[in-house]
Amino acid sequence: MTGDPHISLLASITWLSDLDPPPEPAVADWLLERGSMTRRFERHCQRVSIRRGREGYFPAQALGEDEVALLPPCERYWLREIILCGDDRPWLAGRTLMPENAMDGAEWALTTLGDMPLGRWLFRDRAPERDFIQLGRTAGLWARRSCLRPNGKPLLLTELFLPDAPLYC
Ligand SMILES: C=C(O[C@@H]1C=C(C(=O)O)C=C[C@H]1O)C(=O)O
Repeated sequence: MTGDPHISLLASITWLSDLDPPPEPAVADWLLERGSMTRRFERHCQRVSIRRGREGYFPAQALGEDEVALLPPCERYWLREIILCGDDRPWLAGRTLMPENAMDGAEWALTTLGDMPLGRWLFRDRAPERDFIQLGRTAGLWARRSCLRPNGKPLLLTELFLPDAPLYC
């Protein structure tokens, strides 16, 4: 399990409102990407890989109130935290939450992804619906979160772009 300190930053993101100044266009182009971030990263490196953090079912009380509020109520949620790397450089901290009661079909595959990037599963057919993209900041870094709907099931994805990410180049 990765001990990357950037994963803990996922809990300290300040989410922006429409009153906050927008990012510059080149950064916004990355943050508002509606396709697979894994595939976009692959255009900037030879190999994308995953360093896995926590994975498992957690009760709502163990998660952020604001993120649980973005999903349908449920006793437990599947949590996956990772570092997505480009040529072994940490580029993104990712956190996925899905209500356990939504994982009754193909979504069960989420629990067996292992070292495969989530995007390979999420974007295996057509791009899943994406309800919104909210931008955020922490420690001078950009973040975003979206509620995606693979097969109509709700999944909350939070992505923090780390200092080496091509977004900042
Ligand atoms: C959702 C995608 O998958 C990426 C991979 C993740 C994972 O393996 O947990 C999490 C965040 C994403 O940046 C994507 O490629 O868009």
